[in-house]
Amino acid sequence: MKSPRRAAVSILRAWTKGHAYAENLIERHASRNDLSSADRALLNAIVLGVLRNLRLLDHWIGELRKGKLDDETRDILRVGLCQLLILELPDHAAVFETVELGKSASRGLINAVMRRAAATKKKLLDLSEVPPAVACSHPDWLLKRWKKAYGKDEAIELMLFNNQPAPTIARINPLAPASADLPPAPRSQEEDEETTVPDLPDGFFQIEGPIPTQLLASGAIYIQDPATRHCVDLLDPRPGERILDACAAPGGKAFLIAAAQRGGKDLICTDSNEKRLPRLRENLERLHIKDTEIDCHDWSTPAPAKWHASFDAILLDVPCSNTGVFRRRVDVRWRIKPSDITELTKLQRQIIENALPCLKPGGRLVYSTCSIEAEENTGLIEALLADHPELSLEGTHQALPQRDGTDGAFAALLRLA
Ligand SMILES: C[S@@+](CC[C@H](N)C(=O)[O-])C[C@H]1O[C@@H](n2cnc3c(N)ncnc32)[C@H](O)[C@@H]1O
Repeated sequence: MKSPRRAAVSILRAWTKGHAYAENLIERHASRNDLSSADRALLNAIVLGVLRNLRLLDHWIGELRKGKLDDETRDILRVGLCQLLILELPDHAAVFETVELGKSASRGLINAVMRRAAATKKKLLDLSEVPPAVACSHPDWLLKRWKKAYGKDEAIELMLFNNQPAPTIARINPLAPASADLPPAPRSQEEDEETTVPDLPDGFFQIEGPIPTQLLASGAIYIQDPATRHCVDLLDPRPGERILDACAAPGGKAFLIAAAQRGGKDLICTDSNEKRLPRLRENLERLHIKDTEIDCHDWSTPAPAKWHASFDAILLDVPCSNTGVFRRRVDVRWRIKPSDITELTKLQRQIIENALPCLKPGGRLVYSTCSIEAEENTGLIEALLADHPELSLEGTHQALPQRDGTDGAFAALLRLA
């Protein structure tokens, strides 16, 4: 069995080589190494802590040691400094365990850097002279963009928010048989003041402590951030309406639509990624959503004729830059580039153009993203409206992490004449 610290280094090595998303790597390594729940929690805290604080950790490494480092030693030091300075684990454990991770040739160097870090902790943790994008570990281009959009103070608040561990929030499934364990006791006013999640809407609750696997497995609950509901609230699906959820996998919003329709028989879910369809199907079945049609379709291509003018309402929860969910998808900030946003807006527009013919006259379309970039949201909708006089904008909702304390999300409700 591998130690969680050693597994953390292996994950970072694989992540740097671009093999997979951090969350998937953590899951894979934790299962492969048969980690206990405490070790799994430590592994999670270290890997996510390193990825959230990557730039700051490298800044500290630069302060503590001049000169080049091989990639593995750098990853070991990132893991060590994360334990010492971010997770605030006891000095002796952080130093000793980190030295153990190195090959014999690099142990002397790791030991020296870790001891120096422990001895100068207070100075290292004083970030008053460190530029905000380094102190908050975000790429410069993103900070520049957010300063322009939200002002400097909010941009910094947003970066700080992105570095906080996200609470786990679940939605109770109204389609599941009543469970003796649900609903959880409503929170009192005083308790609400203590939670990190402001004003949870009806039907949502925060999971504190271990994940209630039984409730998840029986479909009594589904884990999702409250911001996911805004687009479905705008869509306002009614029982009996024929509804398309075009980019549906893994099914979080399909669940909300089916819950509003009191069943899934009038819902059609599609996704272009065939590999994501089994998980979508499993999720819907577990959530007691029956008879929903699931198809593979790429909406960057024209819709099949059978779907033309056939939906009362369409949800387009399009692929996006994910800039509203950085606290959950901790490595995305290091992967996306400004040009990705431009490319994504082209795809988003194509998806809308190909879905529009599928609306019945008078039908509704909700476009939604988990991005907080105007180009993918209001900018795209304005351009669309300029080219489509037959569409009218009936409402929008923008959730901003730094203002709303939830994931960032955008939704716009359009109606066809
Ligand atoms: C934001 S996720 C959807 C999340 C989902 N609505 C939910 O609530 O669980 C975007 C989805 O769009 C799919 N997708 C990407 N490009 C697409 C395209 N051209 N046509 C259809 N689906 C696409 C992706 O495979 C991904 O599953």
